[in-house]
Amino acid sequence: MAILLAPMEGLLDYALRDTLTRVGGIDLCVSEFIRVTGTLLPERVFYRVLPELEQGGRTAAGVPVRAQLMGSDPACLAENAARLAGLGPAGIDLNFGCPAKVVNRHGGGAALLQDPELLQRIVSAVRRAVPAAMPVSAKMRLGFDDDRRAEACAQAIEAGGANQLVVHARTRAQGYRPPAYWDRIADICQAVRLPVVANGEVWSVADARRCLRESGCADLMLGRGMVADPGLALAILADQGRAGGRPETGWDELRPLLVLFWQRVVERIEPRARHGRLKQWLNYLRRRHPEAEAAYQALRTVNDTRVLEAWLDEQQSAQPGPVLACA
Ligand SMILES: Cc1cc2nc3c(=O)[nH]c(=O)nc-3n(C[C@H](O)[C@H](O)[C@H](O)COP(=O)(O)O)c2cc1C
Repeated sequence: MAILLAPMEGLLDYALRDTLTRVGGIDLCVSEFIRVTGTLLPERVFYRVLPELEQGGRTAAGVPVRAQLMGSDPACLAENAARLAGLGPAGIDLNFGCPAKVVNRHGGGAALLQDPELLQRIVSAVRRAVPAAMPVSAKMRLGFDDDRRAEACAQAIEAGGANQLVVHARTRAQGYRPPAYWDRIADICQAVRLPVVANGEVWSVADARRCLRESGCADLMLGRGMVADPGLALAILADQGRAGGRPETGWDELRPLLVLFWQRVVERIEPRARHGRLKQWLNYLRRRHPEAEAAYQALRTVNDTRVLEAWLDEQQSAQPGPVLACA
């Protein structure tokens, strides 16, 4: 069984990939999308989204990172994929699922699911543009307004020569509203031969069990569930008999992770955006950890880096005590 870490633009960036992959259980990451709109992007854009390109296309923990491109023009995507491939990512992934209106209006992301023929042309152009040994994968939703073309889209992606397909088990119209329709992934698996990875709404070991059973997939991609509980991948592997047992990640384990995350943020992210990055992660952690809830509320009201740093110092010294006492 393989577990992939989902691409999450504006949330699961270099800093969080570095942090979460150190915990373990993740086999492969996919980067945030890189938008391709009619120009050949300079290399610095690729390095900005994937600083891992400077370290052999892997996170510090050694987990490979695939680069995701999003666009709708086959020739332009192919040209960018060729340049990107030269920098050594662990493959090229194509985004066929973004629900953002501005992206869809320009024919990108999930809008492409209305045109399986174009999907095939995109995958095939990108496949031809990158070395044969480099995997080309795709990530799709079940459809745009409805899921009637889900199988046709998957077949088009396969015909284009993709090596792997991740399916987020909802249409664009269904947004992020639960449930996810894992049984529709099983239908897709029946229609294609390429490896299919199930994605969507896996927050716990019990969800993972059901998702694997209903989708019939061997592999999972985890997004928000892993951000909310960095130990989730290891817990799923343990439940599937692939690793030793493991309780849910406790706050004591999260403290050093938060400190490490902040170090990565400071290294890579401009000062005015740093505060927001930590707040976003805490927004997911607070679902399970009252300590994160207290910190999140304090950071929401006090937009002051000194407060943030004092809180992180407190976490680093790991003395049990009031969270954000200085706020
Ligand atoms: C904030 C956010 C950003 C996302 N950015 C991307 C992206 O850049 N590329 C992509 O293919 N999917 C993106 N997604 C979709 C996720 O990769 C994933 O398919 C979705 O969250 C469902 O999985 P989950 O329930 O495990 O989170 C994003 C989702 C969220 C919530």
